[in-house]
Amino acid sequence: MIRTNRTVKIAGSEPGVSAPVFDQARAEKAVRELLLACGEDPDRDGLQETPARVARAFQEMFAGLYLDPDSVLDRTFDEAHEELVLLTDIPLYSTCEHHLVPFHGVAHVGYIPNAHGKVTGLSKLVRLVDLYARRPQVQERLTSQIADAVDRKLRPRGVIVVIEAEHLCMAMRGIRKPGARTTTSAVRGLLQTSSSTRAEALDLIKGRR
Ligand SMILES: Nc1nc2c(ncn2[C@@H]2O[C@H](COP(=O)(O)OP(=O)(O)OP(=O)(O)O)[C@@H](O)[C@H]2O)c(=O)[nH]1
Ligand SMILES: [Zn+2]
Repeated sequence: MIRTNRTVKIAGSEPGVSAPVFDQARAEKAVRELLLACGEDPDRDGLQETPARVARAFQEMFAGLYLDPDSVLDRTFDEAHEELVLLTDIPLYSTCEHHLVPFHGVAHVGYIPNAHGKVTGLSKLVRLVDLYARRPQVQERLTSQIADAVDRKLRPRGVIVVIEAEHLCMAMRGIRKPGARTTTSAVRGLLQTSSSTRAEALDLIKGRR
């Protein structure tokens, strides 16, 4: 049986909801073991600090595992705006959960506030993208997790998330096709049910340059 890390309760979460804790010593040991498995000498000059560096890098790249996504959109304010709010070209770096190499690109996030005009700070949408990106991911899940969090917290009339990314697991290894881009989308509410509203949002995303 694989022993997992201990967990801690996320501040403000429901009883029983917990998040994993990063184990630096265990990660360092694993990186050292990987270097040995690759036939490298982890004790040679250039590699001595590598297990500690790689462990810290993974802690940063997976920082979203230790945060509560719902707390990101906790602060909302009322603004009488019932039309689309769209953020485009949010830079995105994530980690493919199959190969643990990066996929990177841009995210576009839009929502139509509800009749109460419940809106959030623009940077909070960027923080949400960042939080979910900093986990072992597949692009489809990343896209829908962002859409679902906006839907859950803002109760908007509609949500659209589009991600365009290049997967290094298809560029630097495997099929080796640098430049191939994957586009995923997730739509909720009015942006799912109304093709004209969705088309308007997609036009704004496509025509942004
Ligand atoms: N749908 C989806 N697939 C992904 C994503 N990231 C990586 N993959 C794919 O995951 C698949 C894993 O396939 P496997 O056959 O188990 O692994 P593999 O032998 O390393 O596959 P190759 O990459 O084809 O060499 C590959 O086809 C990857 O292109 C993602 O975000 N979404
Ligand atoms: Zn991959």
